[in-house]
Amino acid sequence: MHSQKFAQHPVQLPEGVRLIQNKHGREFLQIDHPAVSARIAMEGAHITHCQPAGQGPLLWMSASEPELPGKTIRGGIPLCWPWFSDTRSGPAHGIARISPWQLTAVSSDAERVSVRMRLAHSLIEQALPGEKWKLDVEFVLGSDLMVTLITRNMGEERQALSQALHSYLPVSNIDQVVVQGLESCAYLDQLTGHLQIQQGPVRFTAETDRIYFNHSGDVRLIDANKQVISVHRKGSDSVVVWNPWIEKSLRLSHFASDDYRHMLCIEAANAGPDARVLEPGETHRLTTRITRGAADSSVV
Ligand SMILES: O=P(O)(O)OC[C@H]1O[C@@H](O)[C@H](O)[C@@H](O)[C@@H]1O
Repeated sequence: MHSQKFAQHPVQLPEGVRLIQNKHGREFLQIDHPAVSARIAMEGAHITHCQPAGQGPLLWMSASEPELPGKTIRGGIPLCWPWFSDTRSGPAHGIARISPWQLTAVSSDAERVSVRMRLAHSLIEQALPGEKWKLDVEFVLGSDLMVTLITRNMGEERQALSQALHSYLPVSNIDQVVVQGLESCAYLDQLTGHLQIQQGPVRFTAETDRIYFNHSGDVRLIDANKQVISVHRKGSDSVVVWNPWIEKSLRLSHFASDDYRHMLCIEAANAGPDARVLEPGETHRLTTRITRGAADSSVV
């Protein structure tokens, strides 16, 4: 990878932050700050790596990161917008993750780096004729990771919005993972289409694809290595929990046959019954904050 000037991102970059390009021309914002190292792909405003100083990585990333521009990235946090999954015709999970974004501001202090990016409204209108949106994303990276997707309805009609911050979290072994915080919560099982109620903590023994709804509390992933990753959300009354398990893994791009063992998606969302309708002029902010800590030994 090498640094270079990028005319389309006319922002001042603080020390420790640089734009780089791989040999195929794919652009990334590379952050090497005393508090955190991270990388964000300009296509998709897709964070692929975030490791606070002295901690393990907060995100899982496929070892076979696609090098060519235009290929979706498996891992990190794909931005699903303005629809989740295949709830509208067009690309799965919407247009944001496959569109080129612009940097609009980057700043840092001793403890964190903040990055703001925008998806140009002309690109949105071209992809979604008749729709008028303003879309920004903000990353705050330090001892934890906070991502906020900010959507404004710029049109004169109400516009439907469903979305997710599709966070791939690393786990040492999916067989031994426990997810807490969703006990007694209702969910839509996307594999069967049925509504269910969560009994106890979530454990994984098969493909899992669920939208938990009417829920805004924290969700805790407790790993067998006694590490905890917590997902805190704002502007989100639904959370997607996804692991493709064995058979579906074989059909996924950039996913090795045993990768399902080492990742779990816990996604701050506005999906399923939590899909929104934005009034003209209304702004909606969807936030996830991902933190890492040690488990109290009684919970593992
Ligand atoms: O392979 P993609 O398009 O990145 O999607 C991965 C998964 O994303 C999850 O959020 C969905 O709930 C799953 O249904 C989907 O399979």
